[in-house]
Amino acid sequence: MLLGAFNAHPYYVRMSNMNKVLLIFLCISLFAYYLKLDKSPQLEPVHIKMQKDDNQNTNTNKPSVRFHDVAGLDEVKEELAEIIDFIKAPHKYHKMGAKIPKGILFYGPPGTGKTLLAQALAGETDSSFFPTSGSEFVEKYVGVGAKRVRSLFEKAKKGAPSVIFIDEIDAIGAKRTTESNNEKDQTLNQLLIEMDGFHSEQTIIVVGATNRLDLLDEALLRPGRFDRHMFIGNPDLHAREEILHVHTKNKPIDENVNIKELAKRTHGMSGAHLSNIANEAAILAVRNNKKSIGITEFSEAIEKVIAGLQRKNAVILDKEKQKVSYHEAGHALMGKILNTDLISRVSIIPRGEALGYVMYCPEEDRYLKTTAELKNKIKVLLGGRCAEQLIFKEISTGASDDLKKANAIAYQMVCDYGMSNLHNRVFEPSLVKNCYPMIDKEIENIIDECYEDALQHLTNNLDLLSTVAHKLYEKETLSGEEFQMLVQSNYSTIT
Ligand SMILES: Nc1ncnc2c1ncn2[C@@H]1O[C@H](COP(=O)(O)OP(=O)(O)OP(=O)(O)O)[C@@H](O)[C@H]1O
Ligand SMILES: [Zn+2]
Repeated sequence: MLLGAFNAHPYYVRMSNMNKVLLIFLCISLFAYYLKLDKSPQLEPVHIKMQKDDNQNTNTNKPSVRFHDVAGLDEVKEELAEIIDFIKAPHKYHKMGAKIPKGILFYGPPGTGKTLLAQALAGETDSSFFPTSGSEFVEKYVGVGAKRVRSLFEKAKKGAPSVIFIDEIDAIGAKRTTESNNEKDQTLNQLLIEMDGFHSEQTIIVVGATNRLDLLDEALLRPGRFDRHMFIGNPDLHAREEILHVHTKNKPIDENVNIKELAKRTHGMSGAHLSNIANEAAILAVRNNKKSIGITEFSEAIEKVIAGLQRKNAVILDKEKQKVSYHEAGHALMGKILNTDLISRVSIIPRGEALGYVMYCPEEDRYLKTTAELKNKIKVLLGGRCAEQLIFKEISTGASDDLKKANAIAYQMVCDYGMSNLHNRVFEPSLVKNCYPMIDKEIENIIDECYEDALQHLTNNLDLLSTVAHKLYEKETLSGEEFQMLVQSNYSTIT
């Protein structure tokens, strides 16, 4: 066409060959300049990367993993059952005008089965599974991450019903700061736009996973986005047994191998550690020219993992396990004796920084508390240390967080609520410094009084304390009901 135009115009006809060459060169340069404007050199890698991404995600799979492959985590599976029903029969909910949840957040320590659960969610609902990681979206070039998010959602819409899994979601969803990172902010914004954008008729569930829920931006956690949060913790004794069963199912195991015993010896380990132990033991059996995996191989594999954990200071020694059992039993029993909040779970499975925990049923909203109620709260908090002192005749660092909380309540009683011997006086922060010795004395009085009282209660119920602690040591987790039953059967002795 270009040549045709040349021939038709008399001016061009009269051009010398040299000029023609120059003109063609000029046209090529202009065309190249136009291309450069369209795609700035900075964005060139985007094109290449996106193509790579497209290829990566074309083999969208429908996982064969099912819930029975995920051992333990019964409460989480129960919660997910509702979501499964949403995905399988969305019309039922649409008819009622109910919206299908869009985002679920799994949080907890590494290797506890978050990815596996997301796969099982897709498997159970015959959904397409799009696994990705937050770090895959983090790029130097502005706009790249956002473009990838867009493309991911487009594919998920095409393959719906879909489960998108974003591991390490904190890599893009961490709290935004004043020193904003343009690329990260744009990526997060795009994710929020996509989540707000798809209708509930398009069944797409986005599952995010993180080890640190506290790092995430509030915007991500708002209703309609990642509004369902599920804690995926390390397995307790029973769950460890189940996980070991799952991972030894297809392996030839010696008859004398007792899985329950192995579960007892792997306190504090994650599902990933247990799967690793089963695999290591199998490899050792091959190396030892055995026909089946014996206790020697399992023991060696456990030692290996423990050695690794010891290096990271993450292994809990048996003596510590005993102490934590008494400590948590102390809290729980004080709660029961003083009839404070209802206990829903007592556990010696480490969670975050804590080596054990007592969980209470959600309190009803109450805005007024009496002096006695606040003191009871302090006594429950001090119950852990009291139990340690009573049984082991020494105290440990395990009560640090309890002490902080107990002191904070006592401080408020003195400075904010006028609940001390200083009567109805309150102390503004600016006054606290001047009156500190006086305030400190009052805090000391409250804490000492509560400590003595808690110690007395636990001394009076020493047998019950031991019963609860032993049960906790043995089972590692007691449900609220189990705890109540245990106390009930010894209730006549409670004082
Ligand atoms: N509850 C479980 N039941 C069976 N196997 C489990 C369980 N938890 C973990 N595993 C095993 O550990 C492996 C790693 O688990 P997974 O990748 O799901 O952990 P994760 O919580 O996603 O970890 P990370 O936070 O490090 O991404 C799984 O492939 C599985 O073999
Ligand atoms: Zn405690």
